Amino acid sequence: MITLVDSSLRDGMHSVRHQFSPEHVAAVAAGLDRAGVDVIEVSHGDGVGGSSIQYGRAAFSDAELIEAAAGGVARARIAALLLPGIGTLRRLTEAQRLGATVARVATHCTEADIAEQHIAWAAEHGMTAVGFLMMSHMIDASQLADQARLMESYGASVVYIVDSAGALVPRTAAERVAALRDALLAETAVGFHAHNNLGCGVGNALAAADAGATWLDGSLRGLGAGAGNAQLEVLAAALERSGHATGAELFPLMDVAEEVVAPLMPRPQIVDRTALSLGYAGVYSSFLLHAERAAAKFDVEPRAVLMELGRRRIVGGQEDMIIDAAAELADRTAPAQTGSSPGA
Ligand SMILES: C[C@H](O)CC(=O)C(=O)O
Ligand SMILES: [Mn+2]
Repeated sequence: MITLVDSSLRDGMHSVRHQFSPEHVAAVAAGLDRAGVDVIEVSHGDGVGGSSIQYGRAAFSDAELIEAAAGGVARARIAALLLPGIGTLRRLTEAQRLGATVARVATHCTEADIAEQHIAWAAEHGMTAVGFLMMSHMIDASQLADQARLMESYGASVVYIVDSAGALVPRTAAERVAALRDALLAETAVGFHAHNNLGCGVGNALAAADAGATWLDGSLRGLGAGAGNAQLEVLAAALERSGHATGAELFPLMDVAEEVVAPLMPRPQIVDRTALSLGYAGVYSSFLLHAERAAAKFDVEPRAVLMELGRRRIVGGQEDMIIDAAAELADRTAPAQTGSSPGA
């Protein structure tokens, strides 16, 4: 049985510049709950405590949003994302008090060790503790398995491969899931979080399920960073057709996608040339809007900025380097200065 996790109200926050209101959250969460989705993730796009100049200011606090989601559901579990260093244990305690029962603790894929305190706290305090290994395309399957084992040793009962850049394809996604499945205890679940930048979001999630992942993320209408996540209602239908039960009801899921989420989307969630460049260059999906802004400011191509970020292997938390890369590209393409003024 697959545990379906909806990220529209967290990853989708990147696409709406963290502007969802408690009313939006309550309406989407109620629709997901009616459709039988197991877990609903809610917070700023960069997790609890993410609202800042660096990551984008949210219109409402994580507390208001989590409370609204918890108030809107009868059976779904509410999840909060936390990136150690951005969010703190105080934020996680608050999320739990307001109704979150699943803690998703996210680190860069080589830095599982910074999640020890947060995963252990969540497990000790009765939450489902989930480890979330971001930018998982950057290391190979056996290195990922080592990092996943660390998260398991801290108390995670689920460990995710997170394709933050949407840079994986079905084969490389499945290889990584299989490596975790082999390395972890049988009672530890493996999860997969897709982005659609190479057009492989749903395909990668299906390949992950076939390789043994039992926690799968998606977003209604795909609403998420970059070209978005695996489109949840499509994923639910495709999983069912490929023999993986989810417990979700397809028509109510389609209805909340079409009637509640679609009208809230600022632009269609498509693989345009900038989003495709994210996947191709292996760049963090949430850099999309930052890179577009920096490119406009320095009058350079967003694609060139993304390729430069990929070359520099910039990761989450280094958002200021996006501006640096755009400024440097502008310098490189500016006409050479002679150093003397005309007529001097
Ligand atoms: C903080 C990131 O947006 C987490 C995530 O969804 C990803 O890495 O992908
Ligand atoms: Mn994501």
